[in-house]
Amino acid sequence: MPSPSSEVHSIDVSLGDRSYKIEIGTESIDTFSDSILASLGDLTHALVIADAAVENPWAMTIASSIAKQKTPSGDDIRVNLIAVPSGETSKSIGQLDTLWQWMLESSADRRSVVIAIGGGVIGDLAGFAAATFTRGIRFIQVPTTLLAMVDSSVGGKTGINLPTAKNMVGAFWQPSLVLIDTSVLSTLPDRSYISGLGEVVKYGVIDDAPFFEWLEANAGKLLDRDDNAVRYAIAESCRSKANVVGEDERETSGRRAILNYGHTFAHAIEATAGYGQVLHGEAVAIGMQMAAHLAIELELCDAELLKRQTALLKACGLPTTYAAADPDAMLPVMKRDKKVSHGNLRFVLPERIGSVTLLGDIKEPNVTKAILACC
Ligand SMILES: NC(=O)c1ccc[n+]([C@@H]2O[C@H](COP(=O)([O-])OP(=O)(O)OC[C@H]3O[C@@H](n4cnc5c(N)ncnc54)[C@H](O)[C@@H]3O)[C@@H](O)[C@H]2O)c1
Ligand SMILES: O=C(O)C(=O)C[C@@H](O)[C@H](O)[C@H](O)COP(=O)(O)O
Ligand SMILES: [Zn+2]
Repeated sequence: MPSPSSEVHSIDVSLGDRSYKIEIGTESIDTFSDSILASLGDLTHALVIADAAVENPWAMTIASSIAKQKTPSGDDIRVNLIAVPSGETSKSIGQLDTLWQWMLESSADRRSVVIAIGGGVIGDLAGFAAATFTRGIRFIQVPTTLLAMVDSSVGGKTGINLPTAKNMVGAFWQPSLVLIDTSVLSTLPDRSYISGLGEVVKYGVIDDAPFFEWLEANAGKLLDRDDNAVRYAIAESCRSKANVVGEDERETSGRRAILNYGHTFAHAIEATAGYGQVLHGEAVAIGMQMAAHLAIELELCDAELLKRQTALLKACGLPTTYAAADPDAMLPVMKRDKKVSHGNLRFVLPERIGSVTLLGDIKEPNVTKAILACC
């Protein structure tokens, strides 16, 4: 079984001319401006879009060190910074409009570069602002939550929510670079940190049985935020996601859909509870439980998988049930899932630890039964 080490990890996301690197280190934030300049040799204008909770110190540290750098021709680099209110409700058309107006007022042009500093909310929102401003400018992801480090900063899904449909409007727009410093997690509240572990467990179930076993053995270290274990979990998750995205960038072949394990249920939970009430990673944990119940009902997998998944989620401090689950409220939302094909609900379901499959033609009573099994 692999063991974690304190090395700095660098992972390639191979997408032809849209390829980029994920750099994972610790106490590396002071070197971020050097990495940005090295990666984008022609940086002249940085548009820093930060979650209000990380404006000071993380975003200001990065913004001021970029401002001290020079362009190749010796000119100052312009830096503008905006703080976005924290929370899922900021993935909205209102916040997007605020960003577009601010970019205009900052005299942004096609050479400007967005630097998204925050969790998945900021990455998705700022990434979509970058994808759309003047029909697309470059952007860099600086994830500051565990969830964003292991998942949302990689792969180029950007977008906003509609009131009853998560991530319904957006674009595939790859970042030019992902810079991860695990020391910024020191200020992240426990509930958000644990939510990120939901997506980490997901990688073990969908793609990587040895990683699942490593998680079973090391959940305690992850809960204690042991830095070597955290960096190893981030690197394994990013490797897994980079491979899947490299094979199916725009979710056309079905391969990328495996990253959606638990999400058909999860997105319905988030939307029906009211955005931000159940955190994304919590909803994913519950959604994976519902998906495992559905798979057992359809005789795709055995009960042992559910037992191991339940034990690992609990060991990570995640919920495995949702008392307020209401199939009548959730089903209409699930019918707007992006995997729906001509009205046919499709689910990513587990076959065994390390392997899932995308299955259609599933009957509503089976879905209802799986939801009620987790109440
Ligand atoms: N694009 C993708 O591929 C993808 C993948 C997974 C999830 N997502 C999206 O990501 C979002 C969830 O992301 P999230 O869990 O990062 O939530 P988030 O962005 O809301 O951040 C969680 C909370 O932590 C605070 N915060 C962030 N960094 C901090 C830090 N270092 N110190 C102190 N506080 C900090 C934020 O203010 C917020 O209150 C959802 O909208 C989900 O749909 C997208
Ligand atoms: O990157 C992907 O592909 C994923 O599905 C990762 C998910 O964890 C993430 O929550 C994603 O935003 C969901 O995508 P959606 O297409 O169902 O909105
Ligand atoms: Zn997710």
